[in-house]
Amino acid sequence: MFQILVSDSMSSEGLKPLLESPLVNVVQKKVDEAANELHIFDALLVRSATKVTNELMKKMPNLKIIGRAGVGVDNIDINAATKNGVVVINSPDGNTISTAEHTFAMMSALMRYIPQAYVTVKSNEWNRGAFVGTELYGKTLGIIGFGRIGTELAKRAQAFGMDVIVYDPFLTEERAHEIGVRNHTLDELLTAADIITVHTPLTKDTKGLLGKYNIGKTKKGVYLINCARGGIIDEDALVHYLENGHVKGAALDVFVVEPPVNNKLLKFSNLIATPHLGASTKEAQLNVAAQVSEQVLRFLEGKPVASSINLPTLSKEVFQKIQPFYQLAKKMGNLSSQFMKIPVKEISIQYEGSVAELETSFITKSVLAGFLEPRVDTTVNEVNAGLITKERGITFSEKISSNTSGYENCLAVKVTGNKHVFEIKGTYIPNYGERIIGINDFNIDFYPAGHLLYIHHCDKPGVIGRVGQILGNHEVNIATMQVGRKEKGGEAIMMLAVDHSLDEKVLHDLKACDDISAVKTFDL
Ligand SMILES: NC(=O)C1=CN([C@@H]2O[C@H](COP(=O)(O)OP(=O)(O)OC[C@H]3O[C@@H](n4cnc5c(N)ncnc54)[C@H](O)[C@@H]3O)[C@@H](O)[C@H]2O)C=CC1
Ligand SMILES: O=C(O)CCC(=O)C(=O)O
Repeated sequence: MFQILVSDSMSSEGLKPLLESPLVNVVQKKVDEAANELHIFDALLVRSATKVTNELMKKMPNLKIIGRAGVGVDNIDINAATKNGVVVINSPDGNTISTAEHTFAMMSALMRYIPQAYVTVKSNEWNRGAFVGTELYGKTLGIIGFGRIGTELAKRAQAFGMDVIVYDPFLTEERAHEIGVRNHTLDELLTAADIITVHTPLTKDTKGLLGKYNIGKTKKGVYLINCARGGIIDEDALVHYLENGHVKGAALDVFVVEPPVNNKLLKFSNLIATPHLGASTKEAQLNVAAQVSEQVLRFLEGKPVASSINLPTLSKEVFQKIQPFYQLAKKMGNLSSQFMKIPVKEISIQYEGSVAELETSFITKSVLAGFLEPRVDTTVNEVNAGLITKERGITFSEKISSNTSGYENCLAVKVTGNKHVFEIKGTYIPNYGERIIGINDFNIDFYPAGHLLYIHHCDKPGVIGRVGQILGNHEVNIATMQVGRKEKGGEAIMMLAVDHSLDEKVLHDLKACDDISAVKTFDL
C-alpha cells in the first residue's frame, strides 16, 4: 500500500479519490509533526505553506511524487526533485477563476473604498463624504500578462463596460482578437490605462516590471493591482508613488515576503491588501485538490500523468541515447525564445542524419520546453510542453530531412512570428559537445552555455576591435568569440561568451557603435 502525506490544509472533498482508494493510505499531518515517519511516504501533497527543500526530500527516500495543489511551484525545489528522481505535478487551471474573481473584487473594493468604509461603519462613524469612489464603467483596464487568469479577468471587465488593453509579448494577434482585446506595447499600456493589474509569473523579466521608471510613465491617479506574485510591482517604487500621490490607490494580494514584516506599504490607507487569498475559495481548493489527487493516484498506478512539470516519461535506455540532443534542443528552444521576444505563430523542427533515427517527438518537446521556459510560470518539460504550446496558440511540427549539411547530425529550429522568422541550427559531436552551427543565414560555431552576447554588424575592419574596447572599458572579460559572415564586407554576426551578465550600460554603448545594427544578450 502506498503512503501519502498531505501536509497543508486541503479540501477533503477534493482528496476523495485518494481517501477512497484501497491502494493508498493517507496521513494528514504537517511535515514537522510527521518528522519520525517521513521515510515511509511515497507521495507528498502540498499547497504553498510547506517548503519542499532538498533537505526534506533527503529525509524521504521513498518519495516518488510531489503534488502541488495550485499553480506556482516556487515553494518546491524542482531541480532537487528532478535530481532525486521525484516527479512534481501541479494543478495549473484549478484556481484560475477564483484568482480572476479575487482580482476583480480587489479592483471594485479599491475604487469604492469598501475596506476603509467598512472599518469606519464598524466604529460607529457615518462619513459618506470621505468615500466618493470611481466607476469601473468606461475606464481603461491594463492587464499585464494575458494567460489563464488575465483572460478570465478581461471577460469580467468587458462585462462591466471597461475598455481592456493588454501587454503580453508572447500573445498572438489571433488569440487577442478571439477574446476581443488589443495587445499593446508596455509603454502604450502604461500611458493609457486608468487601472493596471499584473498577471505574469515572477521571472527575471517581470521582477520589478512596475518599478520607479515604468510607474513614472503611468497616468497621474492610476490604480495598481497585484494578485500574481510579490515583487512584480516593486514595493519601494510603490511606496514612493503612493507617498507623492501619483498612484491613487493600490491593491495587493501578494508580497515579496509573506506574511509581510515591517512593510512600509501597509501604512497607506489607500493601499488595500489580502493575505494571498486569490485561490482561497471552496471551489478552487476542491478543483486543485481533486486534480492533484487524481494525478497522484494515476502515477502510483503506473499510468501517465498530464501535469508533470519535471520528469520525462521515457525508459532509461532510450533516454540515455537521446540525452545529448535533448539538452541541445532545450538550449536551441531557449535561444530562439530569447531572440524572438515577440508573439510567435509557429515552430518547426527539422532532423537530419543520425538524430533523425531517434525518438524525435521527445526532442521536439524539449525544443518547445526550452522555448516556453522564459514565457510561462510553471516549469515546462517534455510531458507538458506540447499542450502548453498549443494553449498559447502556437502550432508546431517536425520533419525528417534528407538534406546533408556536412554534419553527422543536425537539428534545425525555425520560429515564425507575424513579421519575423528566426532560424537556428545545432549539432552534437560525441566527446566534443553541443555546438550551434547556424543562426539565420549565417554559419557560426559556438558552445551554447553561460552568458552570451550576440552582435549583428557590418563586416568592416575595426568593428571587432571596438567591441573589445567597449567590453574592456566596462571590465567585461571575453571568454570566447566567434564571427560569421555571408560575404566579405557584407552583414556579419558575432557571438561572444562573457564572464557575467551584461547590464544596460554596456548594451547601450555597443548599440551606439557605428556599423552595429543589433545587440542581444542571452543567459543559458
Ligand atoms: N494570488 C494567488 O493566490 C494566485 C496567484 N497566481 C499567480 O498568477 C500568475 C499568473 O497565473 P496564470 O494566468 O495561471 O499563468 P499563465 O502562465 O497562464 O499566464 C502568465 C502570462 O504571463 C505572460 N508573460 C510572461 N512573461 C511576461 C512578461 N515579461 N511581460 C508580460 N507578460 C508576460 C505569459 O505570456 C502568459 O500569458 C502566476 O504568477 C501565478 O502563480 C496563480 C494562482 C493563484
Ligand atoms: O492558496 C494557495 O495555495 C496559493 C495559490 C497560488 O498562489 C498559486 O496557485 O500559484
